[in-house]
Amino acid sequence: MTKVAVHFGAGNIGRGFVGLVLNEAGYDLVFSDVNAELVDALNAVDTYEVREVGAQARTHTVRNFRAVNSATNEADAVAAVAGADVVTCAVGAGVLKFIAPVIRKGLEARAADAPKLIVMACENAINGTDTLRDFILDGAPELAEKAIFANTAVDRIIPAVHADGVDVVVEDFYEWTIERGPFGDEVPDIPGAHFVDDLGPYIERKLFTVNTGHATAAYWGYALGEPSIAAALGNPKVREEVTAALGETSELLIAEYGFNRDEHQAYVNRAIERFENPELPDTPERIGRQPQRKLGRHERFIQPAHDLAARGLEHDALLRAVGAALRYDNVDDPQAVELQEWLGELSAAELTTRVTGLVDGDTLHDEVVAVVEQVQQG
Ligand SMILES: NC(=O)c1ccc[n+]([C@@H]2O[C@H](COP(=O)([O-])OP(=O)(O)OC[C@H]3O[C@@H](n4cnc5c(N)ncnc54)[C@H](O)[C@@H]3O)[C@@H](O)[C@H]2O)c1
Ligand SMILES: O=P(O)(O)OC[C@@H](O)[C@@H](O)[C@H](O)[C@H](O)CO
Repeated sequence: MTKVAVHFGAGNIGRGFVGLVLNEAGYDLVFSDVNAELVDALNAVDTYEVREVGAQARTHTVRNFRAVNSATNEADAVAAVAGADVVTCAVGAGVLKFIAPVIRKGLEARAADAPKLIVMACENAINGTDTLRDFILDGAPELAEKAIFANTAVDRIIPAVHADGVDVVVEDFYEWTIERGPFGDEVPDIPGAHFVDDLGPYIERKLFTVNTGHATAAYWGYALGEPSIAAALGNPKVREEVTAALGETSELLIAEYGFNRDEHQAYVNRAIERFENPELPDTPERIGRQPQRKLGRHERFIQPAHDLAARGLEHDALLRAVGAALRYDNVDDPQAVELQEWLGELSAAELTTRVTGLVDGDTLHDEVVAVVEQVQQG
């Protein structure tokens, strides 16, 4: 019998990574999205292409998919979830609460004797599936028996390219890491993913290297007028800041997880090479998107800076990157606009708590307040 995966969020990662990997593993796909234009565009074609760029580039064709608009046709999305083998999502961590009710209704409608539904969030967030699970099971804990919830880490740089309709341009690298524990003896057959006993080191290494370095390049690159992430890495000041920030997170990751220093440095170098890929049309605006989220407590700057401070280790470059993020005044980004308003209205301590969740007395609180004060003074 054909296996079916319902994927929420038919954006860059949905089409160019998770959907592709599941399709190549033999799954028929149902993309669930709220963007009517995108849903119609997907339903208007039989195939779409994922075009890799880079030294090992190949072009993949995705087949056997349809799309459903869960905003206007929720019943269709619910029915798809009820009958699916796997549900994945890549909608943005802040959107998990909005897709949860659809998945909850799908689980309610699912036959009692059906195999458990595998649910995996594929967001840039620590334990994103646990967050999604808590929203799904809120008020309906008995549904836990109908599902397996597994956390994952996803890594593939996919810029936003809409010019070619539903085709996607992606880097040739990808890594999808899934925790094994929730599956017991039998993990799903997804050749493009790998299963690990402990996801912690993988997700933190990824977020605090790829995403910390990326965001550092974006905010410094934006401040210095660089038009692309690749160009930003060519700017000596940006490169110095990225290298320094990743030097700091490296010390934390090595201390926390015992990574081999040379192997970890190779991972860092590889991340920087990926940012530099001149064929990836990626911008400081995409990488810097939603600065309030990126300045969150468990996100790419504050979490490692906090943990380094707690260990008495250096974290100055991360604090400078926090300053660059606070100065990100892109009028096209609603979170950046609001942040600029708050900088004018709130005290440094109020802004620090509202954005980072750090409160007076917390490690790092006073240092972030000092950075905010500096930014407010111009
Ligand atoms: N692009 C990358 O390089 C990359 C790499 C790794 C991880 N990620 C993560 O993957 C997630 C998605 O990123 P992206 O770049 O694909 O973003 P994107 O904006 O291209 O795609 C997100 C999609 O989710 C849809 N969506 C929004 N609300 C929805 C809802 N309620 N129901 C269903 N769909 C909804 C949007 O319409 C959009 O099509 C984010 O968490 C991001 O951090 C992105
Ligand atoms: O998706 P965000 O906004 O959390 O971060 C922007 C980029 O750093 C991110 O999308 C990377 O391209 C991706 O995480 C690489 O795997």
